[in-house]
Amino acid sequence: MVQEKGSISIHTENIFPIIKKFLYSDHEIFLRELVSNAVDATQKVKRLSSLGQYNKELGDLRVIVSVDENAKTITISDRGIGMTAEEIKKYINQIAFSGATEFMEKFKEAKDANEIIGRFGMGFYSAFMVADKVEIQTLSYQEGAEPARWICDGSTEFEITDGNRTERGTDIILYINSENEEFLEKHRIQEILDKYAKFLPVPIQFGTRTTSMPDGEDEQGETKYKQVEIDNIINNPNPIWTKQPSELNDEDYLNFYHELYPLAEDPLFWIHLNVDYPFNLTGVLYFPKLKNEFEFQRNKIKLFSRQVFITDEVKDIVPEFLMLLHGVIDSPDIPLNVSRSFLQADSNVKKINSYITRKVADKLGELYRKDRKAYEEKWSDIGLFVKYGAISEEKFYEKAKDFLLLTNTKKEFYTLDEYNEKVKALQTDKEGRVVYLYTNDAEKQDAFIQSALKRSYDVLVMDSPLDNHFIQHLETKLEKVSIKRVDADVLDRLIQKDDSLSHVLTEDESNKVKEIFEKAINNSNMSVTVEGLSADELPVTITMEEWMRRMKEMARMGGGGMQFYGALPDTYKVAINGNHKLINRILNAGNEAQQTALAKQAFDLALLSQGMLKGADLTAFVERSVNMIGDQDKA
Ligand SMILES: Nc1ncnc2c1ncn2[C@@H]1O[C@H](COP(=O)(O)OP(=O)(O)OP(=O)(O)O)[C@@H](O)[C@H]1O
Repeated sequence: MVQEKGSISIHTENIFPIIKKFLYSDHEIFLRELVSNAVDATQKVKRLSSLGQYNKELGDLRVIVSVDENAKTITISDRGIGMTAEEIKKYINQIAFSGATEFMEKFKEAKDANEIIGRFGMGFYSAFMVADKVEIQTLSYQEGAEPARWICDGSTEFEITDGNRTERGTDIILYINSENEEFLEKHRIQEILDKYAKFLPVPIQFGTRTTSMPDGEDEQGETKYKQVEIDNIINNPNPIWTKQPSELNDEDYLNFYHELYPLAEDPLFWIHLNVDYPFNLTGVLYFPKLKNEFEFQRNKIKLFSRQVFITDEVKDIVPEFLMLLHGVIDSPDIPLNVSRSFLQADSNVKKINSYITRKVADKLGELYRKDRKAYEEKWSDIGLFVKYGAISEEKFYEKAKDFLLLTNTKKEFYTLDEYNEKVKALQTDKEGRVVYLYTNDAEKQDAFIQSALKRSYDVLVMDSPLDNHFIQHLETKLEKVSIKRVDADVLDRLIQKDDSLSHVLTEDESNKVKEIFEKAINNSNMSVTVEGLSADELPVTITMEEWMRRMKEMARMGGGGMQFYGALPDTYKVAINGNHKLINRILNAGNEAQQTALAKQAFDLALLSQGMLKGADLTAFVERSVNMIGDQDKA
């Protein structure tokens, strides 16, 4: 008997075609919404029971999702609080659509279903994205409640009649329409449940699955197995982030990590987040082994809201540099269905942001203080992360500067303060600036490194893709410090202690040397100078000026506004050591041809030591060297 017919109270003709048409991209979230509602209803009855307001047996509280391929229905059943006919009218007919007018205005701007559905409190109605007809069979937990049935065919007309449910709870039955039959396939439903329901707090069952169980022993005494059908429970209702850190051990954290990322290597360490004031946030963030592939590791943090998976795009919720971390965060206080700019301005999101940053910095600081040796061993993995954080987040740098490590060619580790202390006596220039020398390629720059070490200077290793930016950042932060690549100039200029570097040549001789080399090199991008370097420095040194090189490197990495520098040709400085005895020999060589040949040879040697001598030039050099040795034999 039809008890009541009515019209869903919205002012608009028909909202469902709009839901179907505009929200097609995210159809699958109907299941997230309906299963979440079922879980909410279940949690509510549990709460009422624990408060003594419901005294009957709770029974088996699992939520059951089932598919009937013949009837073309999907049913979501729960044993939650259920609804009376009155409540259906209130919650389904009116409340859920209270935002409908606004919805009609806004749907045009919305980019995806997520944005609309949550914002307008229409989780239930997302069912109409995939179903032509939706039926509710429900029995309220309340004493003396009658079962009720609601049915709606996707128009604004609905019907409420007596229902047939005999147990407390609700069935939502979706009559799937022809365009959405993919959702009648079991693997598709399994996939959606795996995505959104994996950690819901109430067991979710979807059919059964086969598994093998031990079944006695065979004649050889080996364990036998048999195939059995067991309930297919989708979720782990008590994931570790819902527990207290004191209840958990390392293995629990590692197991959970592998549950999330089955193929990943063990993480380095993790942080358990747990706050309830001024916002509610729980979660576990893991530090993965990063190496240099950090670009590929993003989007590994999963965002949940009360254990319902929402998204793995947390870009606007966690600080950029923390995107390298893995794990989960769960917060009901993050507004989920708003635009990016709104999200970034949201005060909870800002607080969450700085909370996570602080926790991460504290954890790193603690690891550093507790066991510096172990921290140093992990530096190759965490260093990248710490540097990235230091560059991108001022607050993080403020904390990180105490545990940010620099490493040198001898593989020693220093904090910023320690390093300054270590080098300042020898490496302060005449302006009073402490010059830090670094290499980004110890093999290639070995000749320069060795000359620096010979003078008891220290050389840092800065060879990660991020180091260019990190160096710039350090220079702005550290007072009276310059950071220069060890091959950016001759040492006496990199750390210039006197005004003039004098050499033994007369002005005429010096000009002559310059002329010989210019002719031998014959390349307008190489500018030759004669310098007074110490006699044991190399006779010829080729360098690219620090600043220009950095600009070019940044242009290569795609730095904004740097393209101009990228387009310039590579220009080098060729420093001839006026105090080296080879230069004297060149000056005194018999004729011009010999002078040029010797100069060319010295220049090629310099190119060679920097890995710049290649192809035909290299072949010619080898040939010339062989001939020269032969000539010496003759002599
Ligand atoms: N399975 C259910 N059992 C009991 N009540 C339900 C069930 N599903 C929906 N309801 C009731 O209908 C209301 C409307 O549901 P709907 O999903 O549209 O919105 P919501 O859950 O309140 O908000 P949102 O989905 O946007 O978070 C719910 O608040 C709840 O009172």
